[in-house]
Amino acid sequence: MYSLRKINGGYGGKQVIHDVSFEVEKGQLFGILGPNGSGKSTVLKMLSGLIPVTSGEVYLKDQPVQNYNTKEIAKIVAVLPQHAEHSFSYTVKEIVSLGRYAHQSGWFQTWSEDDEEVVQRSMKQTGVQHFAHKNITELSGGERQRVFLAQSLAQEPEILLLDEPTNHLDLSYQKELLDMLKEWTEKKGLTVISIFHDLNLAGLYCDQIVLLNDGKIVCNDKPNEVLQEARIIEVYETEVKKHGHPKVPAPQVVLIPEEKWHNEEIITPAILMVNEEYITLQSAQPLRVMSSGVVGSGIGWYQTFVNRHVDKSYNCDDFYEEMVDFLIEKGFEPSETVGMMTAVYTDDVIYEFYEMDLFSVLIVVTAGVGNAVDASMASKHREVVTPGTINSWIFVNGHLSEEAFIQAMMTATEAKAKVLMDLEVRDKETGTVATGTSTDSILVAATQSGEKIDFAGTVTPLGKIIGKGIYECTQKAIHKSRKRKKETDDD
Ligand SMILES: Nc1ncnc2c1ncn2[C@@H]1O[C@H](COP(=O)(O)OP(=O)(O)OP(=O)(O)O)[C@@H](O)[C@H]1O
Repeated sequence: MYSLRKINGGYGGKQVIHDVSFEVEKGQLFGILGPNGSGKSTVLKMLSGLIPVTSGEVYLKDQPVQNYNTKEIAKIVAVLPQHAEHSFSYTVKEIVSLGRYAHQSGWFQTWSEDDEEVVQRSMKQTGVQHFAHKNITELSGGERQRVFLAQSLAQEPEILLLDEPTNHLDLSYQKELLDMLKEWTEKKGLTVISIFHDLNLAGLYCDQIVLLNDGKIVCNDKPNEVLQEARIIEVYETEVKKHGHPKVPAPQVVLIPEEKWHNEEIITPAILMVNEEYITLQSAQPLRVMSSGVVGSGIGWYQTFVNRHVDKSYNCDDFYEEMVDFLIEKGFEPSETVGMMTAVYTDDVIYEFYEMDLFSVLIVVTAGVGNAVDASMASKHREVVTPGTINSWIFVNGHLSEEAFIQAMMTATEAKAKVLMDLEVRDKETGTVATGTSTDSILVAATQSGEKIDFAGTVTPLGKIIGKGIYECTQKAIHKSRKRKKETDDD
């Protein structure tokens, strides 16, 4: 659709764009990114022929852009500038109707049914039809932005050039607009070339991104490649962290504030509280957590950790909702809490604190093995979910990498399985040695202060402590709950 071949140019004698080349295919949503003043708007103006290039070529549909006159370009390309002009007092419909200019012919231009239909449709698509007869000056920034987008659509272009189209738009309109553009590129073959300041929106929606810096191309690739952490840090000269979007396979970039996370708190057994209903630990500051809790599962920041005792017969269809209600009733904030359940009596909790030079670890375990399962034989089991569970909490006073979180879970799981093996806990259904129970839960929480701990595999200092700690605590916890069971059975 568009081809830029080694273009150079700028304003007056000042060269702003240096040897920029890229190709945009039909149906692409193509992003242009770069810091302020990197030349994004200038490239966009060169694409529409608004400013000439001093050398190089801009090809539009296989023809040099200068071969087209303004009206011919307007039939193919619609431009939505960053600050759309609205100095005249027009109604919304009049402004949108101006988009039909390129489609009218002859000295006596007539307004056709087709023009009316396109204008109505464009207003509808952008949600401005309700204020069609209002004056543009009476609208908010976001509403005006949508009116000018409607004007661009009324042009029925093959290519849309957008300079920060989500500027002024609230979250839902940002999503709506970009969903709409994406759909048009995919279903109608519209080509969209858009400047973005928001790297995450570009990461979510673009098929291809060109990243500019000082008027030159730094990278022209798929979003995941362009938004590499090191590249963004270098080009934008600011600290960021790249991570995957939680729902869709798109890269996301978050800013790291200058005042970084600083947590002086040390998690020790002193803040662990046990009553008949639950075991809880409340930290003064949020901890970075990876967990499989009923509430607060996944990766996040949490301050409260609850292991709640429920009766063996506990069976609730919506255990998440039920658990949330329980937390609220007990005065805990569900959005800040990781919540687990166990049929084990809270008194039978075992915890141990391990202090090392660079870090310390608090391990808290409750272990009931009534539902013990040999994972390798799990397919032979019926699906029954009852709360007879080994719940393992690992609090690390240290700064863990993402790898270390995952390895901590692996190390803990291996150590737990070894306890069951050594104690010869059997899977009742298969008679083989169990490796866990059917509803085990785990959490690893870290203060994220102090020196970074990159790994927590079994050969690392942290892995060694987790392996030892989980083994010791789980073993004692099983002994304790078995002893109680024996006593109650004897009674
Ligand atoms: N009309 C102009 N006359 C002279 N210089 C200009 C003009 N417009 C832009 N420039 C200069 O050209 C360079 C690139 O500007 P451009 O507007 O293309 O950057 P941008 O990447 O779009 O920036 P922003 O993110 O701030 O919108 C800047 O140094 C700017 O000062």
